[in-house]
Amino acid sequence: MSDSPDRSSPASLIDYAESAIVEDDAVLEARARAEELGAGTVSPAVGALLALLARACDARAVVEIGTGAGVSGLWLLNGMAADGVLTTIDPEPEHHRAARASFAAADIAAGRTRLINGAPREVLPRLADDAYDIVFVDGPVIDHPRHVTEAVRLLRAGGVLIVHNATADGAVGDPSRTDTLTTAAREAAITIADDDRLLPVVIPLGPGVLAAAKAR
Ligand SMILES: C[S@@+](CC[C@H](N)C(=O)[O-])C[C@H]1O[C@@H](n2cnc3c(N)ncnc32)[C@H](O)[C@@H]1O
Repeated sequence: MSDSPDRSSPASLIDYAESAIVEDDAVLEARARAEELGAGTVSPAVGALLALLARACDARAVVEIGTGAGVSGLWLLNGMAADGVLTTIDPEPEHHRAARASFAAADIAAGRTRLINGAPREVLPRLADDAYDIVFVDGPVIDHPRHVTEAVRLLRAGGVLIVHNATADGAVGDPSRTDTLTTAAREAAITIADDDRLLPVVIPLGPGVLAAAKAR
């Protein structure tokens, strides 16, 4: 038997995918702010995926649910068109203060970010239908079903829905798991799978990402 590590194992591939991403100083500083606040963040590879999808869509209008300290926002802005605007929603004023500092430290022009402080269940219904290139869902998993339904409404034809923390660590596919969070993650996944306009894929990065493109 060989002593060499199995480089084709899923864990090795994911470790490699994460370690292959080099984050700039502004993102690293935003991570430090998030840690200080105890706010979650996307992993480096999930951040790079956000930037890639934003660039592929030439995204000009993006909605983010769950700003945190701005780590995912910086990655999204990095991939968006130079005049693109990120609308990002969070109920915690302290998180928005940190995100504002993160965006300023990265020299993001003030007009490129719209931070809306409030509960997404109150803010999302005020946003326009069919108007956004990307909606990134990164609030509490328990709210994923409601946020996914709103996100599909907000997306333009050809737009992309991205749900972070979408698999309850893989438990969504295990019918014996019926705890509240797994059930919420499953309900969101079923809403996406049952919508004929959506073309979904699960991407095993970070805690599991579910992305879906809306039909043109
Ligand atoms: C995982 S963090 C977001 C991390 C951020 N997207 C990033 O990668 O930098 C989740 C955020 O959701 C916010 N939040 C809390 N309750 C919420 C709710 N009911 N709906 C949406 N967001 C909520 C938290 O304040 C927190 O900032």
